[in-house]
Amino acid sequence: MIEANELTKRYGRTTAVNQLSFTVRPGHVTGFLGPNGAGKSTTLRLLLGLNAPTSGTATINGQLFRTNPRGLRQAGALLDASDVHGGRSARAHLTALAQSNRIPRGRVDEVLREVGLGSAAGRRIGGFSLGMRQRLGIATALLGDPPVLLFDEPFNGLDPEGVLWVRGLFRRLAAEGRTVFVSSHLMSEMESTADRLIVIGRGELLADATIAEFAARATGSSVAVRTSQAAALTALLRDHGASVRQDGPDQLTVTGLDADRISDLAFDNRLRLSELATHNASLEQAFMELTADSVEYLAGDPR
Ligand SMILES: Nc1ncnc2c1ncn2[C@@H]1O[C@H](COP(=O)(O)OP(=O)(O)OP(=O)(O)O)[C@@H](O)[C@H]1O
Repeated sequence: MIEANELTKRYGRTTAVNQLSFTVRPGHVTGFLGPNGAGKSTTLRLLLGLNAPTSGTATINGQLFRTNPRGLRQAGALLDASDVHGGRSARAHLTALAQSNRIPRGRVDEVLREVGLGSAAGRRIGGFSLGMRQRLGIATALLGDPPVLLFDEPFNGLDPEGVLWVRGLFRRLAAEGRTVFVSSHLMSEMESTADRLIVIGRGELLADATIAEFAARATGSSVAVRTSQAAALTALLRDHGASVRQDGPDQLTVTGLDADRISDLAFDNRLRLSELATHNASLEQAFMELTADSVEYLAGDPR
């Protein structure tokens, strides 16, 4: 169980995390979602005792977590996968951690095999790809066989096979009764992975819900349209009752008209479309609607 209680962290004038309270329960994969800069990494660092909160508390299994000789047995974490000594081999890196955490050495090769790095165990970490580093970071989190696991952006750098593997791993860890907390800024990574979601924006809690509850928030399906005549098409579709959002110089997201109708209107008005795709009311959309006010940088934002 992970608990954040009115957690606040300020860096000078920046409030990274603001009065954040939530509970992450065992037996589930809980997604921790928010746009870039929302405060996810800061929250994870506060939970792990790597930074001190300005106010509030963060506990793991009811206790303030501090890096201690047996820490990896209580909670395992993948934070910044590049933050390892590149000169060491994967096996030497994990062996040092196993020793300082009083974990049997045999566990090292076990976790390396589990994450698919069995054959790379003796290679220098410095020569690892980003995906291999992520796998090594996951092996580190698993090393102490802990009941609580935290992963910061674990899908970064993984190929599609790696993504599937990580999903399966997280579900298995949750089915074993562990607490699995996974951060991401992409809903698409979470929708087939998590069964609960905690969403933050600008350091504040926006939603704490099951995936099903979250999906019910979506207001309808939308159509992604690409056209070199964005201004003319926007005016036309608005005249016919649609809501149009411009996501890039030639990219529109349209709600209120279906793809067939948009295609007919464009054809009748001699406007050329280069792409037309329907997105059903989705978690992605609910996420975008929820976090619209919290996004730091908007592509093609004219402001
Ligand atoms: N050490 C620090 N010093 C100053 N500001 C910081 C520090 N760490 C984080 N911040 C600021 O706090 C806010 C939250 O950052 P954080 O990295 O926690 O967000 P995030 O949700 O993990 O983002 P991303 O998805 O981009 O990794 C940002 O505005 C960031 O610039």
